[in-house]
Amino acid sequence: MSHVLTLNAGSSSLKFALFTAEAEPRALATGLVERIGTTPQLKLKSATGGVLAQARLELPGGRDHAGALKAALAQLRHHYPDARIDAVGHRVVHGGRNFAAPLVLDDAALMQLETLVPFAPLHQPHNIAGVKAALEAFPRATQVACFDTAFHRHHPFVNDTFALPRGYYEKGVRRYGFHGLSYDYIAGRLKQLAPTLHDGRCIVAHLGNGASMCGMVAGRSVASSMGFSALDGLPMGTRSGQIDPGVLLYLMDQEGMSPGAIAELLYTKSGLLGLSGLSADMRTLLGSDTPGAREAIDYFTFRIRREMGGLAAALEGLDAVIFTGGIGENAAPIREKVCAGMHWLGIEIDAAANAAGELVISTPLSRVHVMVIPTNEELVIARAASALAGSGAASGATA
Ligand SMILES: Nc1ncnc2c1ncn2[C@@H]1O[C@H](COP(=O)(O)OP(=O)(O)O)[C@@H](O)[C@H]1O
Ligand SMILES: CC(=O)OP(=O)(O)O
Ligand SMILES: [Mg+2]
Repeated sequence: MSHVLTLNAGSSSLKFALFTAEAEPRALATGLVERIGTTPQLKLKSATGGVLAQARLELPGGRDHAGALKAALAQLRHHYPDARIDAVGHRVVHGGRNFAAPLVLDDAALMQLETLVPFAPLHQPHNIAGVKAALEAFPRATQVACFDTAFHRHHPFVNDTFALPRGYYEKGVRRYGFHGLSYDYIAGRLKQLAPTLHDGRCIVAHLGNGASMCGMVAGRSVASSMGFSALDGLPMGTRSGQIDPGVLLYLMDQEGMSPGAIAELLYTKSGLLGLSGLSADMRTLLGSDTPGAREAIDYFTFRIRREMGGLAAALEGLDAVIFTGGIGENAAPIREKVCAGMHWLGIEIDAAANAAGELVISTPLSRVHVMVIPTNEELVIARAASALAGSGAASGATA
């Protein structure tokens, strides 16, 4: 039987999953290699959640992304010896101006992705490394790139531009928006669960390690809290979110910081970690009673409310709010704090339904429906890879 492998290569992690290759792919297994570069650790789970493998990777060469992929494939081969990988689907963070749909990767397309490295220097090189490692492991499989930016490529001009001289827009300095695979999944799921809401005006809050919000009309993105880079908008685990550009000028001028040092500050030392001085992990912050943890949570939830007001204005109204991502799906106190300040917008949540993480957490009288929908970026990638590989597209290779 034909299978699809999905890869989501982050800066220090590799998420992977094995699916059946069909119109609606079925997940067989999902896995994660964490702490690549330092002390890599692999975990593989079956679709029903059973742990199939968990190991520290000690192999020589196992410490980079290629080594991580080799270790992941060895585990898949062991547990699914008959899997035939005909397609590999990759999450690629940046598709630039032109890629608004999934793309079959050949040498020329890969070169185009390389030209986008300057737009996402901390994400794109790892995505490309994942593609190269997969090309080596599966030279005959169809390799498909699925872009985080693609879902947002149809924004109106006012949500696509900055107020800079026009030449910068032409050079690609635009508000791209990210987390599009997650938003695409949520839009599809909403269509199944609540078609009337899907056809209306919705705000989706993707709250994970990276966090952003998207305003949609009839399942299409109209505005995103993320802009040119994955730094803008909400504060995140270690990223600052929206910041006055004057602060960056000050840091360069007065503190002599280099672009590299500023990038490190904004991407890895800020956000929940920087504000709390404790942790980037929401579970740790919710379990702590330090003032830093409380203020970090206050800032996080305040910025979500501000963004919600802004997106509601961009949508000219609001029918539904959907929470997703690790925090959005699991952290009831965060959802409660966000919604508590939004009565004026017609949001009223049911405390018991919220605590239980039910699908609908708003009261029957709430004008705006509030829902919790688990995201599935991997499934969106698997669908695209499966469709583009087609029935007999590739001769296949055993896992
Ligand atoms: N039960 C929970 N309660 C509160 N926060 C949670 C819970 N489970 C996961 N999280 C938070 O979700 C975040 C990770 O989200 P996730 O979407 O998995 O991240 P990534 O962007 O790496 O995919 C972390 O801040 C983590 O603490
Ligand atoms: C684009 C982005 O922020 O991705 P992630 O949430 O995986 O870091
Ligand atoms: Mg994520």
